Amino acid sequence: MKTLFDKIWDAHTVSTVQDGPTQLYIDRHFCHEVTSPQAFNGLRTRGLTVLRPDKTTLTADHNTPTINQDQPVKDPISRNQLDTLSKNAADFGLTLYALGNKKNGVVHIIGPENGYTQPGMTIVCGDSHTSTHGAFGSIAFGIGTSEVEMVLATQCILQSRPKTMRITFNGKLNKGVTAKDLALYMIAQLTTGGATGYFVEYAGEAIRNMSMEERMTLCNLSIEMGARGGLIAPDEKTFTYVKGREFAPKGEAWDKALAYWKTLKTDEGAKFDKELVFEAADIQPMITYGTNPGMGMAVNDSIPTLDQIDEAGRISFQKSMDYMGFKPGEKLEGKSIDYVFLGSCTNGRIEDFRAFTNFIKGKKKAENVVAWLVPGSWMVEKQIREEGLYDILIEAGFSLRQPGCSACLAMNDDKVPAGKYAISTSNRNFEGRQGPGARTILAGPLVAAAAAITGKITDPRTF
Ligand SMILES: CC(C)[C@H](C(=O)O)[C@@H](O)C(=O)O
Ligand code: SF4
Repeated sequence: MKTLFDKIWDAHTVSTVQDGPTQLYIDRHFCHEVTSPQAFNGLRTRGLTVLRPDKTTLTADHNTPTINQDQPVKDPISRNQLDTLSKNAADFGLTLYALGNKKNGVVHIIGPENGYTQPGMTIVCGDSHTSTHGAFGSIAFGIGTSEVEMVLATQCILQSRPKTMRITFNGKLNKGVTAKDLALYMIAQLTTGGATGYFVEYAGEAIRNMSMEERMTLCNLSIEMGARGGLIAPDEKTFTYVKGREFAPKGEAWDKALAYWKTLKTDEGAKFDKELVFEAADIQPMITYGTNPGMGMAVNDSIPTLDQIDEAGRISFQKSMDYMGFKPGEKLEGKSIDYVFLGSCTNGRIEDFRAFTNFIKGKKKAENVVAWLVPGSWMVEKQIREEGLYDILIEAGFSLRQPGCSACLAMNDDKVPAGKYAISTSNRNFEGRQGPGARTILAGPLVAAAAAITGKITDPRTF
């Protein structure tokens, strides 16, 4: 009896060092411009090549501007990183979706949408949110730059085997509650360190009911509670999503793959190192009030008071409150905000744009709000136009930017000014994450849409 995680891990084990790490074969390696330059330089220094160029895919995303992408990148640091990525792709013979390419976009968005991401795979990238790909029933995790070099050279990685955890969500989600709310609720319950050392399998009715996009949002956020990664057993929805995509198996190869993918589930009675169970009905639309993703609450709730916080944590809690300009015990609903960011590998997929657009349809953007709507990829951008969402957004006073990580980590020009409040659909609300002094309130696409219309923190169910 094995868990899904164990099945995939064991199928990719090349060798195991006694009482030490596993040498794991990697099916797909994604690279972006931030964490790959030193790895390629390492190969050069050692006179090595990339062992499996066909298993390695590069994209430019973190430093890319979200306007005028057809013009030279102005910022010299960003330009240099992007040029270096192009040079590395050319020197080592690798596929790169560079700025301007129709398949360009955030690495965790373009992988699935092009069919690179498939059930049963091992997938790595020098990026913590690689956990996103676990939504397809794969073992996907972020690695460091020295490990990027190891995978480029050998297509294998040395990893110690994580412990396994299953988190089950019983029942159905309430109306107006999204996968992002479920994830923020879970992280608030577990705290940012609650799943450290574990690989999490998500299960239960609420998960089975989720679309692939929603599953990606959830798996994406696994890392924010410390987990090594998260995964969901593949089902008909997974197979339907993958089928026909450019790099998905075709013909006989598809039939063979499908037969294998159907075996990818946790056997009944298989043991996890830890099991947690939540009721989907307990989850409300969520926001964060502090400076880590674990500081979350229902949008109409109040911030904890100081005496509700462990004594050891009070100083950092107060520091977080000071940074955010909030008071312990305060209610945030109705507070003015300045920016709305819809995008990132958490909520920059077509369904997020559908949800946002559906909500704002026929309404007007609040004048005091700057809204950055940033599709996760050019493919998402194209779909936004083809489905007519673009026209609805424009009609309501919004505009659409060009794809990239954008304000998620503000490595480009999309920086929220110091002291301003941003309702952000991204995944991290750390101090300075969206620009020096910027104040981030994490939320799902519906809470973001409601705030974009009222200019205030708003419960989307009150419309
Ligand atoms: C730049 C990269 C190393 C980083 C990550 O690994 O997560 C980034 O994508 C982020 O979201 O902070
Ligand atoms: S969108 Fe944000 S979280 Fe995702 S890879 Fe880019 S910077 Fe990291």
